[in-house]
Amino acid sequence: MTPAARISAAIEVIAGILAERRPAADVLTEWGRRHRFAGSGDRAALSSLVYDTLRRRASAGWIMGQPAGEETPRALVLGMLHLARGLDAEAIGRLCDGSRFAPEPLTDEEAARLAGDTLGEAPAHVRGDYPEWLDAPLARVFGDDRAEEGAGLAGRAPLDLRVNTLKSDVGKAAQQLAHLDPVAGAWSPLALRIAPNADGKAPPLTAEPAYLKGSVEIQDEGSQLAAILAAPARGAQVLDLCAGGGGKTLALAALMDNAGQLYAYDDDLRRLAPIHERVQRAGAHNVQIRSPKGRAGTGPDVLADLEGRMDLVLVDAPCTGTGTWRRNPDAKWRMRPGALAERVKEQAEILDAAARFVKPGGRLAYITCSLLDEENVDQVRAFLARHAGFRALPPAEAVLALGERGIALRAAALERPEGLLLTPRRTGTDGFFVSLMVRDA
Ligand SMILES: C[S@@+](CC[C@H](N)C(=O)[O-])C[C@H]1O[C@@H](n2cnc3c(N)ncnc32)[C@H](O)[C@@H]1O
Repeated sequence: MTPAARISAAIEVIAGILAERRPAADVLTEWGRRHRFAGSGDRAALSSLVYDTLRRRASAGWIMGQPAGEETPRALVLGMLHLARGLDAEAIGRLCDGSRFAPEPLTDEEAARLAGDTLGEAPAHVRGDYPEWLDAPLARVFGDDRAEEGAGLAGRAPLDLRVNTLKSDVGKAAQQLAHLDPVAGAWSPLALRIAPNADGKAPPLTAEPAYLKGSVEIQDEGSQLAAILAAPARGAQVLDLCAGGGGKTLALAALMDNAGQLYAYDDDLRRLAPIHERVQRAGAHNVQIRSPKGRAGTGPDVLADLEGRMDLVLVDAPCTGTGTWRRNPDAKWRMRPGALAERVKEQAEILDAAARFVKPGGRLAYITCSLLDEENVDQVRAFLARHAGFRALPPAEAVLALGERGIALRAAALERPEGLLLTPRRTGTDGFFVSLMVRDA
């Protein structure tokens, strides 16, 4: 396919996403099925055009003079080519020449809009490329910086790896993956970072021998930091209450050096399923998987014997995922206020359920990949008000788990008395909130 034909295809796919409100990945897969002639290079270039357009939806629509919510797919793609790819009106005009498979030529108005530089006057939610209804919640957290924080979330994400110290070390893993040019992470001593290629695609890491042998896992550096700050001691009794596919579980097992006992639970059996194979591959021998039995809330309590016994309970809570918008740019436009209210309710219930497992002197680590106070500091404050025996560990103490890097991390992150907030703009990671609470009594 020519570059111009790829742009036409991107306009068609964006139209499908907007019209049917379907996830971008599904619409792209369907496009691939209907266009079997397209090679892997074409598909990669197309998905990159589509995801970049979704990342910049509000700002691309704005510079093209489109009313919010009624943007045409063509305007969004043209606006993105200007804003995200740095193409000027002339270069875009050369691509849109109306020839076979190419988009129609630019109208005078489109050419004029692409020649202007009009984002300066735009409101924060447009400059930050997030839904307007989230402006007030984000202003609560970031104040006047919210547009810049949003712009950080509208960028592309790198591929982060966590070196599994149960099987390898950072030097060896970096050598095995030298052909991918990994660089050391800025904060996590276990992180290797691989930059995306020009199309924003990561290399097929899951086919690499280092991955197949369990020497490295794919895990955002922010997620690695959350596990490190939770600071599971070697030999401790730890419960990962929302273990999902086991990303944090595996990081905790390695930090514990396979000593002590790590219980992994999730109330969704299907989400927990991949953990079995991952634990094997990682050589994590101290993990005991506790699968829910029966329908949620009706089966036997498979965690009853852990009550009051845990040194650390990790709650990696279900959340709106606002911190991961770099990786899921279409999710930000599909998010609705009702979903936020639902997550907030679930989080409070899970925190209450988690408290009963923490032994006196033990800790509760609360983690979300959200940026919103409603899911983060508000949730911690409300929990502490309900549970008098718990107190928040000051972030200055929590970062000691990272050694010297902890001081710099604290300075870079957004610090609140209840915890630390990491963001793409501040720490170059996905957005993560980490709060540690200690049970005194
Ligand atoms: C953010 S995800 C966990 C990700 C995982 N810890 C990781 O690092 O890969 C949140 C998980 O919480 C689970 N969850 C939701 N409600 C729960 C509950 N009441 N008890 C336990 N797990 C729950 C969801 O099924 C989901 O897998």
